[in-house]
Amino acid sequence: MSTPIALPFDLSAGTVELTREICDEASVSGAEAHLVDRLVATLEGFDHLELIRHGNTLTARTNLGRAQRVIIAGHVDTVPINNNLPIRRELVDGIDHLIGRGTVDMKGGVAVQVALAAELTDPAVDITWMWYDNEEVSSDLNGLRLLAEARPDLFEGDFAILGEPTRAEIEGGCNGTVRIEVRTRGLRAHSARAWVGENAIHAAAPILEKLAAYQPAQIEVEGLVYREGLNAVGITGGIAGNVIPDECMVHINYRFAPNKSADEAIAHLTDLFGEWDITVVDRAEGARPGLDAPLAKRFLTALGVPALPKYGWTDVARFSALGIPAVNYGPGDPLRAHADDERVAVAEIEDCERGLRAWLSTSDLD
Ligand SMILES: N[C@@H](CCC[C@H](NC(=O)CCC(=O)O)C(=O)O)C(=O)O
Repeated sequence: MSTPIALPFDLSAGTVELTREICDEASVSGAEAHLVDRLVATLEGFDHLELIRHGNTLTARTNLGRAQRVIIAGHVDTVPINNNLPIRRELVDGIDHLIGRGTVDMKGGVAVQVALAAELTDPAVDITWMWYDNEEVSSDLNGLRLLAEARPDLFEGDFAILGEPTRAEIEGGCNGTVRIEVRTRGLRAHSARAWVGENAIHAAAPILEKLAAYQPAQIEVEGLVYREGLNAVGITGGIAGNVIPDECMVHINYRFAPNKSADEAIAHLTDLFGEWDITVVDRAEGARPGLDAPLAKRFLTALGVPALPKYGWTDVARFSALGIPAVNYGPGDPLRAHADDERVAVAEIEDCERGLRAWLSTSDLD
């Protein structure tokens, strides 16, 4: 089978149309290659950008010898499509929106970044733009993580901005995330003679009861209040319609505030579910807001927007761990991320484009 030709995106139609085009190029986690091919085709003619591709992660950087360097990053993958492509542009409650997969998380942010990467030939700081794959899945696949391991030199920077959805406000830090599988065991038997078996699915009832009764904490860290969450995100079990099941697995996701480490989060899960068999399947540290870092302060002041906590996990945590202060700033309401009707207000795309353009061009950064 021949590889489809990678056509460049049309930068002349403006960032809103660019968002639509990037969303319509489906790129569910693990299937981002063609979109990244198209990003390369879009930006390869721009002499002010050095392009470096590592797998399906693309870096485009200026090398102008500026005193400071800002890293601006966004992931290009989405959660699975559910009859929500192609994108529609419609008024919702009288407000102009793009509706469909990726509009919020986070191709609106990527479109703003790609448009500005092409446009800003003479920014006040050097800029390293990064677009990466596999953010929505297990952290060992995360493209930014793989790039940081292979090319740590590309992560030299004084400040980082992640284009994750924030309604064009700023969200500081992020909650951490741990996923565990909790297993109950039983004994297989014929379901007509259940009394000689042990039903592992019934044995999972106390796990579900604990989850349903759990009261997640709200924890203040450096002035921002992070809401935690503990939820079943999957359950499996069952052999056949006439067999008592001997195993049931409840897949649990714990979102924990950035005052704790992933080890402390796992210890909390062990306190709750330690009587069963637990396997940790994914872990990612959170990040404290760090909004008192000099460039973070200047960014907040320049934009004049509120600072809120980020409840999802984002790669600000990776930048923070590398000692680079980082914030989330992008179009789209995070409450709509991953929803089937995810939708971004066109005005938020335009606000982020204006906000970033102005800040990256300001003499305040010289
Ligand atoms: N390895 C993690 C990756 C999950 C990343 C994902 N991030 C977002 O949805 C950010 C959007 C937002 O909250 O603004 C997440 O938090 O699920 C994992 O698999 O859990």
